[in-house]
Amino acid sequence: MSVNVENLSVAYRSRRGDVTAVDNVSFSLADGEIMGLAGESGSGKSTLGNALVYLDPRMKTTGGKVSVDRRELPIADNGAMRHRRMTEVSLVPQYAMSALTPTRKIGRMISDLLKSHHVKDRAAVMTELWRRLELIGLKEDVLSKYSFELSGGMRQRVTIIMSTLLNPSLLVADEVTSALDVSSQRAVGEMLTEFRDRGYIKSAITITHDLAILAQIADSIAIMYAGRLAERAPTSVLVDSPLHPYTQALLNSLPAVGVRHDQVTLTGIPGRPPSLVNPPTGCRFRERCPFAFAKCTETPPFEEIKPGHLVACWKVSQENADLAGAGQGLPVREKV
Ligand SMILES: Nc1ncnc2c1ncn2[C@@H]1O[C@H](COP(=O)(O)OP(=O)(O)OP(=O)(O)O)[C@@H](O)[C@H]1O
Repeated sequence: MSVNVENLSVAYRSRRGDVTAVDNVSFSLADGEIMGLAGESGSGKSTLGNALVYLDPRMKTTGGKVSVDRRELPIADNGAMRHRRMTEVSLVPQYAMSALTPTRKIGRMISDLLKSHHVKDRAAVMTELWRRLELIGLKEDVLSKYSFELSGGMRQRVTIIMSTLLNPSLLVADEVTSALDVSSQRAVGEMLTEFRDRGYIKSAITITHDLAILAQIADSIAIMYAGRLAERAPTSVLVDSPLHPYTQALLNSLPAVGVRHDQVTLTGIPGRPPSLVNPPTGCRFRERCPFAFAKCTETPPFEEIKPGHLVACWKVSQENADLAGAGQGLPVREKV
């Protein structure tokens, strides 16, 4: 197991009080696993991804622990985390490609990065860098260019190269395919799977709104809603047979490839997610859920319904228990 996140909660300090953007989230990633993290805007995806690598001063952890390769990460201690970034955990933040310093050449930025991480054998890392540039179809002369001289797709690939140069166990890639054209999106997606296959990264969390991209590159998908995980399953299971009413609604709101829309009507999700300052008790989707019933005023457990398929929904738990009682369905296993 390369990554284990246990009951993690993260809040922002705000004048209106703490905003708990990540609430008691648990999951693990196997070696070699790419997990997609999807959900509506404001559901806490970036906060969760950032918290695993870099907790900015507005954020604080209010519970839980994270370990990578069975070693606990001191995520609340930025000083201690400095030594773990790039080698154990690395982040390509949202808008990273637009944040590359415009007055420094790419090669210079990489050299500064290696210096700041006190890399001893810089020559070996540079040789590896050239190999990786070639692998993803970039020429070495990219190092003597400024970021504004590169296309969006090239810049994004450069940010991923930089973030993975010291072979982190976990890469968090936040919206790395947004704002790219379709062929650049494919190139970036393929780069992530190639880097995983070659062992440059052991596992990755890819944050995006784009479930179509995740269907191509992710081994599993987790759906986040109002700071909590609603569902997690292997990619094909989540896309073909989602169980949580929110995941079903999310998928129904997206166009499917090859479907004519005079045959199928896309449906939006009525209502809005709750405020995270004073969230309602119980299931946070209940106000918008067509299946909500009395039990939904209690918080549903995030439980494993089938192997590798976890759902936080009372209706699903109840149906599953009924099926198991009737000798049908799969046995419910221990929570992972
Ligand atoms: N600095 C902040 N202060 C207070 N609340 C914040 C701050 N930053 C984010 N939040 C709140 O935390 C919640 C989660 O935000 P986050 O950016 O993690 O969501 P997201 O799912 O990544 O959204 P998006 O897809 O739009 O990037 C939101 O409700 C947001 O309003």
